[in-house]
Amino acid sequence: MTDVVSLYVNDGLPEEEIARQAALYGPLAEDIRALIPLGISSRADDDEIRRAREHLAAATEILERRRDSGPFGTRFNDAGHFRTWGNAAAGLRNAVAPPLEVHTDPDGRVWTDFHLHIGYEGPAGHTHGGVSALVLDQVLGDAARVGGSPGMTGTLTLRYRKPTPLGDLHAEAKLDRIEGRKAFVTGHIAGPDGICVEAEGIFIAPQWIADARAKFEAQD
Ligand SMILES: CCCCCCCC(=O)SCCNC(=O)CCNC(=O)[C@H](O)C(C)(C)COP(=O)(O)OP(=O)(O)OC[C@H]1O[C@@H](n2cnc3c(N)ncnc32)[C@H](O)[C@@H]1OP(=O)(O)O
Repeated sequence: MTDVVSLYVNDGLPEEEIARQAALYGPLAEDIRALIPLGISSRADDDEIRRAREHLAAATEILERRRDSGPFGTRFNDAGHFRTWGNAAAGLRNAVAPPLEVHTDPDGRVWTDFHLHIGYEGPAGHTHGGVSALVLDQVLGDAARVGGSPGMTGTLTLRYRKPTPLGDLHAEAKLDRIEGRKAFVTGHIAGPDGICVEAEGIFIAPQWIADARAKFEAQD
């Protein structure tokens, strides 16, 4: 089993270097993301597809030359700037992520306006139910963290009230209460015609989070 704690790494990067890497690798992820809908919708002919694949193979060859092994994990610096750039929902370097940019209001509500392209399709023309779960898992988890009780998803309960369109969507969540190591959070996804999916989540802080926190605070 992957050692979760070992994937929390203080790599000590200065803020300028983090900004440089974000400006370098973020646009790469955007380019790769833009290819996904094209893989579904392009009507290029045989020769064009062959040429496009040659270019993609050349890019792959360049990108493979120097690479990290394994997942990105959670990296941070002495200033407490955390990066989860491989995250499937919000990772700056992850082309699979929509990506979600999650904001926090002073009252603890977290929200994101995001866009799902045609690569997130489930029922014809609509969002895949698992993708809605991905989005809500992230947003509810962020609400638990912002509320002071970060944790792993223990239970995520969804009610799909009506089909979720693709395109521009909104999600939000708020911490309801904390009971011991458990944070209870509610939220939803809304489209142009209102709420499509409602969610309730229980996020549980495992012992390794408490240990990692103590280790991080001891480094201050
Ligand atoms: C740090 C931020 C990470 C961000 C992640 C983003 C969101 C994610 O995608 S997380 C990935 C999906 N989730 C997972 O993989 C979690 C897998 N499960 C686990 O790791 C563990 O079962 C975990 C951490 C949830 C609970 O384990 P553990 O701490 O040993 O729980 P345990 O001591 O048995 O129980 C603690 C309390 O939680 C309750 N509980 C345990 N499991 C669950 C559950 N699945 N649902 C609801 N309640 C639960 C128990 O009843 C107990 O309650 P009480 O204190 O009232 O008696």
